[in-house]
Amino acid sequence: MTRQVALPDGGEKVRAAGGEKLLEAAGQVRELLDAMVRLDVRTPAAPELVERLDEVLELLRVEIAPESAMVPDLFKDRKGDYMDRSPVSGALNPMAPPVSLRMDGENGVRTSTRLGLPYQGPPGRVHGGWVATLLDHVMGFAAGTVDQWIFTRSLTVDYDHAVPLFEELELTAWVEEIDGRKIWVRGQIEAGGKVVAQARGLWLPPRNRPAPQD
Ligand SMILES: CCCCCCCCCC(=O)SCCNC(=O)CCNC(=O)[C@H](O)C(C)(C)COP(=O)(O)OP(=O)(O)OC[C@H]1O[C@@H](n2cnc3c(N)ncnc32)[C@H](O)[C@@H]1OP(=O)(O)O
Repeated sequence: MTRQVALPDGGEKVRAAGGEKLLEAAGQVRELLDAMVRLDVRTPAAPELVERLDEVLELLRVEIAPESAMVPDLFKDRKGDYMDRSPVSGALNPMAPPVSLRMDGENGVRTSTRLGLPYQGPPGRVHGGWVATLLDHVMGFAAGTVDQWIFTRSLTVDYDHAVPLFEELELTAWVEEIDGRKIWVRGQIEAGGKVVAQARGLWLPPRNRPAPQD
């Protein structure tokens, strides 16, 4: 049971839609986030930083959409713009590393990423919540190869070893079992050739979901 799922593409669609400059800006804000957690609290740059950021925010306040306009209907196509703003894979969301994905077999996905200081939990290690977030996200896409309207119902993460900052992380997720509408998925993170975290989870389409659109 496999369906085509639109995978996060690292901004390719945004670029094709004429959003090249906005992507560049998202990259700059991502760099800014990283810079913020690396500044000394008494940095002499702070007053000018505030002044310049004020100007930037003034420019944006007249451009941004109301919050409610950015929330799509639950059961309408959420693929395009919406996913480009995801906190994990959204090329336009500076909070996102971002993570693009590729298929790995019929019901599996894989990606690699590297996380810096904004994601630090224990010293030198990725925050456990972010480890779970990454797994939830990639595992959700694996489940998405089975059904369009799926939600995480359960996610159990084993933190086997430290998930290191500043190193290439390999993420894989695959559907393990389909039992009626229950989609059981497994996922793992490898660093330096070793599995450092693994997870099992249950994804479900809600009972009141509309018929699949594809
Ligand atoms: C293609 C797109 C890819 C997108 C990727 C992005 C990933 C993002 C992932 C997310 O952030 S999802 C957001 C977080 N999740 C939620 O907001 C979901 C909140 N929960 C719900 O909305 C409902 O619980 C849900 C729609 C998932 C299911 O509701 P239901 O009322 O249909 O089912 P219910 O909760 O009663 O459980 C269904 C079955 O699972 C079983 N179950 C639940 N937890 C279990 C567990 N831990 N182990 C074994 N079975 C379990 C439960 O017993 C039951 O079994 P039976 O149907 O046989 O009676």
